[in-house]
Amino acid sequence: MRITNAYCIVTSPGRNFVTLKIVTDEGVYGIGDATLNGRELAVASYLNDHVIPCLIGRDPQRIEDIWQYLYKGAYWRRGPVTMSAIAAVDTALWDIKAKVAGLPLYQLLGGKSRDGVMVYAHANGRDIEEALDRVDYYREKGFKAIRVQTGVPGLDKVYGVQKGEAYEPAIRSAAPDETLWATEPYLDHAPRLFEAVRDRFGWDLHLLHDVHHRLTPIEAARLGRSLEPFRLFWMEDPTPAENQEAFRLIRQHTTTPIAVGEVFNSIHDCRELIQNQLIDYIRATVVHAGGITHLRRIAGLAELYQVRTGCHGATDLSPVCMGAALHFDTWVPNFGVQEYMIHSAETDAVFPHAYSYADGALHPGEAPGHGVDIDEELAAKYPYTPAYLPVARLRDGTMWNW
Ligand SMILES: O=C(O)[C@@H](O)[C@@H](O)[C@H](O)[C@H](O)CO
Ligand SMILES: [Mg+2]
Repeated sequence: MRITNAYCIVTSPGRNFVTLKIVTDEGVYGIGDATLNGRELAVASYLNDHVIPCLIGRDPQRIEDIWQYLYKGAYWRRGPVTMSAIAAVDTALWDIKAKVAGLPLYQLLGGKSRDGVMVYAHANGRDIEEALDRVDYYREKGFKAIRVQTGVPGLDKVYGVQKGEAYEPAIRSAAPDETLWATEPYLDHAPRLFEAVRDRFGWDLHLLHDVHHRLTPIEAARLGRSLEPFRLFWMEDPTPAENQEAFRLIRQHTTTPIAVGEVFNSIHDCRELIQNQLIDYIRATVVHAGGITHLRRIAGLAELYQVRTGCHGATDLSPVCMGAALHFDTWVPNFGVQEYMIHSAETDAVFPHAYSYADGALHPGEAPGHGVDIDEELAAKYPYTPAYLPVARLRDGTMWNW
């Protein structure tokens, strides 16, 4: 079996996505997600200019060898652009292998470890009342786990809050939107939010919260402690994680479980966090962490330390990534939860998929491969449009973490 053709499809059905398609001499093809929010064309160029020419003629069944070839062969290791490109190739190759076998991908990974993949929804509101309404909305839809975010008094726009059905932080424009951040009102407000959620909905729901890297370690420690009475499932990205040791400080002060990893792209980004048991959930996912092949390695390390998975699943991770992630989630022994930010109808139409939602869980479906396809004709109707995540500054103008 040989790879005869490979190409990137860049499309924008509501938001930008990059998809790699690998075609073989036997007519079987596979697809992989290569979307890196706000830096989409960098990955497309990395694939088109540097990876695809090296793939033509190779045996697509040699997934591990191709992974090692792209990782070691670039000489320049790791990094989001490289690892997203490798992930796209890896995902497409697993798709091909499973299609050749005539099996859903989870069967090749080791079969089902569970009947469904518990997912969490993202409920948000400009204030506590609005957020409570959204929690109720997702509860009615059967979600067992809900992440709750609100506006912060005195701040105009903050991460995670937007009017309307789906949350979509990337804004179509030539440069990022500028927003304002202040830590003190947030630290006061967050416990009030969770007190209100528990008062209204009781203790049956798993509640999550995304700090989105906006606190220093000691501030995160204070937040974790103030949220303890409301028994969160997790506090996400409490502080930037380039310095893994920083999490020790948070850990020393609070029993609120900690989740991190949506911006990680390799096992080395979380090795100390896992080995020192500084976190409870690792949130790396297929597209940004080197594909199924590398994510399996991260999960294997995490399993040794009782750290569970919680794959990132925002709207910028395409349905192709979601499909692959659901096969991984169905198999992985140390599964925790899967994020599920619902894609727009336009996105779903471009990416027909076998996965489905029922009663708080997603199911990958039984289609051979990862079960997600791309309608190229429809995709061509949505040309790429530059879009960026916002940036944040403190009140005095200092650049902060969004
Ligand atoms: O947990 C999450 O879903 C977030 O942190 C994302 O919305 C994140 O901001 C985006 O995926 C960035 O591309
Ligand atoms: Mg997050």
